[in-house]
Amino acid sequence: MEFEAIPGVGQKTAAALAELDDPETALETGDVLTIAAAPGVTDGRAAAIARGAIQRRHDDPGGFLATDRSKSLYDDALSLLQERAVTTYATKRLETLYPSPRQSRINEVRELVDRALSHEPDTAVLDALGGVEPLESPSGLRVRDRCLATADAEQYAKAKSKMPELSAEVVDDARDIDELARSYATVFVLDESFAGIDIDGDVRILPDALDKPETVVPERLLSVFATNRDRIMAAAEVHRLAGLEPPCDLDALEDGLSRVDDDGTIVGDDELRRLEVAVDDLDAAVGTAESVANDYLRDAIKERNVTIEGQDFLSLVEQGARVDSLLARELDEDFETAVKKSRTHLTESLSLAPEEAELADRIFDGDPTFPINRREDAVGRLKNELTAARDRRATSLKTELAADLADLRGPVDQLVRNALELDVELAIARFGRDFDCVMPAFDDPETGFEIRAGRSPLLDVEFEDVDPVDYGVEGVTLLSGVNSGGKTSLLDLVGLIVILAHMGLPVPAESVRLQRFTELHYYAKSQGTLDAGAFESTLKEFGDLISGADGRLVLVDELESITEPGASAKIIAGILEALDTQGATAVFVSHLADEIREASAVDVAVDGIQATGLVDGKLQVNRSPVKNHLARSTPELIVEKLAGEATDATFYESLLEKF
Ligand SMILES: Nc1ncnc2c1ncn2[C@@H]1O[C@H](COP(=O)(O)OP(=O)(O)OP(=O)(O)O)[C@@H](O)[C@H]1O
Repeated sequence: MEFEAIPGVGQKTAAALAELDDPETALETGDVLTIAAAPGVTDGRAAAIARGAIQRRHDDPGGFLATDRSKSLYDDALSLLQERAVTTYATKRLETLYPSPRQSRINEVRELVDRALSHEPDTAVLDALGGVEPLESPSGLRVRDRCLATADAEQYAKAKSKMPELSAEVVDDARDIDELARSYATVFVLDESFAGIDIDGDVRILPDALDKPETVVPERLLSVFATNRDRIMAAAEVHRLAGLEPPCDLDALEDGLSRVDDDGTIVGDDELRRLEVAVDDLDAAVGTAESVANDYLRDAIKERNVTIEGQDFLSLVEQGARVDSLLARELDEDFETAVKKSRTHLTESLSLAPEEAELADRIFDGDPTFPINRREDAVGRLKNELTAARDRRATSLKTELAADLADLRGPVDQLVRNALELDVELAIARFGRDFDCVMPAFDDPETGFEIRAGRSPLLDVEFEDVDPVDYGVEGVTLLSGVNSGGKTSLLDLVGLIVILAHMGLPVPAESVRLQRFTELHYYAKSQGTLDAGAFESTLKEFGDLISGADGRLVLVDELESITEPGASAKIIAGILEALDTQGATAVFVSHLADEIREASAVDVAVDGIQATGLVDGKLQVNRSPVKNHLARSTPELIVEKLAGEATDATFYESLLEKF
């Protein structure tokens, strides 16, 4: 894939993406976290890159959100979805959903939504999702009981980079290998030329060792499982609870995971455990065995009356002969029993196998003495033997387990990915449910929009208290209405629904049909009159708008406040005329509807949000605009109310006539 063809991807980012294992799939699936793993790519940038790749795939020119207010409304829509995601992955992945004018893109997301809406969001699944994260690659793994050996400089460099977990050694001849075999439990020789050498120890001639990490460093694979155990288990749990089809046998996976500890060591093997304990406890057990023998012998000596023949006594005194010789003669039997006791203690406390017990016997082996002392050389030999047996056992178990788990490596990736994608779908499903959403229908030919019972989730009132609003517009229209009648909120609702629909998502309404718009231009109400410079640039913005592409939706909130009312009405009328000619769909909220209509050369429609009355000083409002109806203003409504109530209504009636 030509990464630089993706909008927003330069040479440097393209090079960074190329370093990923499978950048094409990551870009295709909008896998933001994998993209963010490329060097120097932040999470925020990853979402933008994924969006760029999608745009390119759908030949989408971009720029649907044409104004700041359009963009902030999109941010609001995105937040509503992201608040419903459990994992960081889903939060980021949702950022790849954006409003597009392309039907193919909208359809692509609608397929995802179809799946999403079929899910029943369940709190147990959401809880389990809390433990799912993308798999982590363990780093800094070191294996110290094996090494790689080669006489070739190139192989040596390759060994260092391909198997950083093992130390690589340069050897000249068999003697060097022999030396390595003394320090390492296993030596993997990479050169065929050493085949046939006869060396004590575990030396294996394995020219393709660097391509067999599962044999040479099974720890590499095991550490992936060990490091990610919790997230893999959580993903498996998500599959069970949500009834997802798992990509592998979950019981076999859990069995494999239970055989390796968090730090990658093998658990659950009795023989390995026995050897580990024996190595660890050897020194202490020898000490205790010594005490057992000496305690016995001490007691035996104490209870004995030893008769020394005169000759012996003389030789003891004259020749300084050691008492040991006496011991040998007088206490031979007790000495033997003491040694036997120490040997039995050692063999039993360390659960030694017969051939190990033979080595252990040599620790207390020698002429009778008191106290009885261990033979350090024999302890050393037993220790070496036990350590080598432990390492051999561990390595063979690791290799065996790695072989079992190797087949699960791919499926485990899929397992975690499925769970993370489910989180994306559940966020959409929950959004759809929380706001009683419906899938919008796209119309062809272009006929504006028609919303039935739309309810904005962005209002400052609880969603249950939001009044449903019906509103449809085809062409260019003015929206009039009482103060605080809900005009701005209605523009927000229209904007939000249009954005969500173009993202491919469900919308908060009973039904919606709309045309596929090319861009959304939403201008928020300006804060007061603009100075000459700001006024000029605003006017220029509208100038550009008029000369732009077809099929746009333009929402403008009280543009009149940018300058004095008379001039505003003329300017708005001019803009409306141009938009009408362009065939745009537009809603302009204004309190100057009459004046604008008067200034306009074309027939501009006016809709109105009506107050239905005043109750206890509060306006009662029908939030759905009445089509082709100029709404009465609040002052008009109050004058009308007074005219109806006063006993002498002449004054109020004269005021009313002026409206
Ligand atoms: N559909 C609705 N359901 C419930 N409350 C609503 C709805 N629409 C608007 N409101 C309430 O009315 C308030 C005023 O709405 P909004 O600001 O949209 O009115 P407006 O007509 O634009 O006012 P102004 O003419 O003063 O600019 C909102 O803050 C909200 O509390």
